[in-house]
Amino acid sequence: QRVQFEMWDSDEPVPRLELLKKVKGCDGILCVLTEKIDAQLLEAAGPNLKVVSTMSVGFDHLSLDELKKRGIRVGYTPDVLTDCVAELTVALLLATSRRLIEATHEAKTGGWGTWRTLWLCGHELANSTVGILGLGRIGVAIAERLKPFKVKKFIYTDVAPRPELANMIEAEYVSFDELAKQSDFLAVCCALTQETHGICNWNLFSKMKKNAIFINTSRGGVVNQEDLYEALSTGLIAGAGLDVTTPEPLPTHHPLFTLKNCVILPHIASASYTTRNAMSALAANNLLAGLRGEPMPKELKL
Ligand SMILES: O=C(O)[C@H](O)CO
Repeated sequence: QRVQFEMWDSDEPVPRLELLKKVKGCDGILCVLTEKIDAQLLEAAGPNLKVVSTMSVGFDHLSLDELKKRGIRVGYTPDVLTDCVAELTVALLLATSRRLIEATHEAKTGGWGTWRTLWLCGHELANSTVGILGLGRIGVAIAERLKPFKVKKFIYTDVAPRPELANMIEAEYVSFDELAKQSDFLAVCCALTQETHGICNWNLFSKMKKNAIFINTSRGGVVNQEDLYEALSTGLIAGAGLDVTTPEPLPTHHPLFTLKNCVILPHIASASYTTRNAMSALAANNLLAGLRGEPMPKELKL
């Protein structure tokens, strides 16, 4: 069975109005996370639409209720990006805790004087407690990579204990408050949902240690950025590394960019050639299987 397709051949997102026109009558849509797949778009596509395949593990850009209501199947790309995202999370964590961006800046711009005892000191992983907010495949992969740095203890919280995953990394289930209180490093790995929206706010930051490093490679929406700014600029916590923000791109005049103790990356956690190739192949295969009415390699159960 042949499939006719039209491709948006640009790195820029499809302008919304153009997308709304182009989806009319389509049987399937392959999208990335910049496309909002909501009621308006589904209406514009019309009744032929059977499958939406997103080239991402996150699915907060999809209105799942609307898709379910219309019986539209959804494909996504978990697993193939886990190693890549975990690797970047570790890189971001170390860049933040060991102040690498500040350090290269100082070296390049004349701030490098004589060797000084406390200059550019950071916080080390050895003997630390690492907390994971939302334990899934990616959280486990991060912990596996951090373990050789001699982390003392892994703790996590989630809506309920996840013993199978937790056992893989000997992580202890704790309450949200305990996660805040005990973590020297806190990695956010949860999906963005109604429940997790803004969950990293003053309530969390005010309970964290002064030496704590906060890392987010999930979605910007889980963080209240005003509260994070306050926490970072008043020394309530030591630093933050963010691969995701609200909005994206984060405007260059955003206050978070003024902080030395905040490292901001432009949503690149899955950006390796190998992983992006694997994600696109999986997204294409999900789409084709969905169109043929066959089981998808990775289908999101609605
Ligand atoms: O959801 C995802 O897949 C990431 O944010 C981009 O790879």
